Amino acid sequence: MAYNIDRNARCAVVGHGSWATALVKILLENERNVGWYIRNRDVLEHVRKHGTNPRYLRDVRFDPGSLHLSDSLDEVARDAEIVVLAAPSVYLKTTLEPLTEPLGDKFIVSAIKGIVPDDLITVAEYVNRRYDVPFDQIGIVSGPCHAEEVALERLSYLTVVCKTLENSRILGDKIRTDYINVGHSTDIYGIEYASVLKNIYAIAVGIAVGLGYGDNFLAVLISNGAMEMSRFMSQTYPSNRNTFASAYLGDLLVTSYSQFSRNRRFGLMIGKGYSVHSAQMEMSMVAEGYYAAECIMKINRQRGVDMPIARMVYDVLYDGASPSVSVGRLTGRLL
Ligand SMILES: NC(=O)C1=CN([C@@H]2O[C@H](COP(=O)(O)OP(=O)(O)OC[C@H]3O[C@@H](n4cnc5c(N)ncnc54)[C@H](OP(=O)(O)O)[C@@H]3O)[C@@H](O)[C@H]2O)C=CC1
Ligand SMILES: O=C(CO)COP(=O)(O)O
Repeated sequence: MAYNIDRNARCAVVGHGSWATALVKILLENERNVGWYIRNRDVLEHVRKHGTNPRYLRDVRFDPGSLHLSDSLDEVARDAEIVVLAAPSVYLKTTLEPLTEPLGDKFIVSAIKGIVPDDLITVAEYVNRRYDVPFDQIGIVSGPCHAEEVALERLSYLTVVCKTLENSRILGDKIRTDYINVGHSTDIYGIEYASVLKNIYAIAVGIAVGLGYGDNFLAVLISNGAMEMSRFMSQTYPSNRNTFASAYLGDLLVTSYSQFSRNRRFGLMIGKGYSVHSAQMEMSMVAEGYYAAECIMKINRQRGVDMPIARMVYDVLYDGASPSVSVGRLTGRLL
C-alpha cells in the first residue's frame, strides 16, 4: 500500500550545520514544534540557553520552547514521523551511527547534496539499503538556495522530490513560507545527481576565477558544466526531465556565482595556488564537491560518460595536477 504522509506529521532535523539550521528555521514557520538532533553538547546547550546556533547562521533566533532538542538521535527519531537529514554526506554514516530506532515506518527526507563515500551511492539509495526505508518513504529537498539567504529571508525556491506528487505537496506545505517558494518533482535520481555534480562544476569555476579567467570564459565553463550534467543523467538514467529547471541548472548557477558558495570559494583558493590541505584548513564549512569529485570519477568508471570538467577537478584535487595546465587543457574541450 502506498505511503501517505500525514499532514500533521511531526518533523525533526538531523545535523547542526548551516543548512540544518536554515531548515529548522523554515520548518518552524509552519510547525508548532520541531525536533532537532544536535550531536555536539556545547552547541546543544547554547541553542537551549540562547536560542541561537553559536557556529552557523548566528543571527537566526529560535524560541527554544518550540524545539525538541536532544543529543540522543533515538529520542529525536522516535518522536518524529518525518526525519530530515542535513549533515554533510561525508559525515552521514558517523552521524547516524548512534541510531538504533528503526526508520522503516518514517518518511526520510535528504537535504544533503553529496554521495555517500565508500558506498558510492546517493543518500536516498543509502537510506533505502541501510535502513530498509522504501523509496516511496524517501524525499529530497533541493534547489538553488544558500542557508545564508534563508537567514536573511531573501526569496528562494526549493524543489521537493518524492515518488508521489501527493507526498511532495504535503511536504512542500511544511516548508513553504513568505520567502520560500516550493516546486515539486518525482525525479529523485536526477535531482540527487544534479546536486552532486553542480558542486564539482562550481569548484571548476572557482579554480578558473582564481587563475584569472574572466566572465566570458566562466559563462562557457558553466554552460559546458550544464551539458556535462545532462549527459551524465541521460546516459545513466534517461528520463523526460527538464534540466533547465531550477533544481538542476539553477543550482549549478547559484553555486557557481554566489558569494556564499563554499564550493566556489574552495576552488578559488586552489586556483590561487593553495594546496588542497591549506584550502580545507581555511574553510570553516564543508565543500561537498571535494568529496563528490572522487566519488563521481569512481562511479563513472563503469558508466563511461565523457566528463572532461569533472575529470579536470579530480586531477587537480586528487592527482596533484597543475590547475593552470589542467584548465588550459580543458579549454580545448569546451564548446
Ligand atoms: N549551506 C547551504 O547553503 C546548503 C547546504 N546544503 C547541503 O547540506 C548538507 C550539510 O551542509 P551544511 O549544513 O552546509 O554544512 P556546514 O559546513 O555548514 O556544517 C558542517 C557540519 O558538519 C559537522 N561535522 C564536522 N565534522 C564532523 C564529523 N567528524 N562528524 C560529524 N559531523 C561533523 C559540523 O559539526 P561541528 O560544527 O560540530 O564541527 C557541522 O554541523 C551538505 O550536503 C550541503 O551540500 C544544501 C543546500 C544549501
Ligand atoms: O547547495 C547550495 C546552494 O544551493 C550550497 O552550495 P555550497 O555548498 O557551494 O555553498
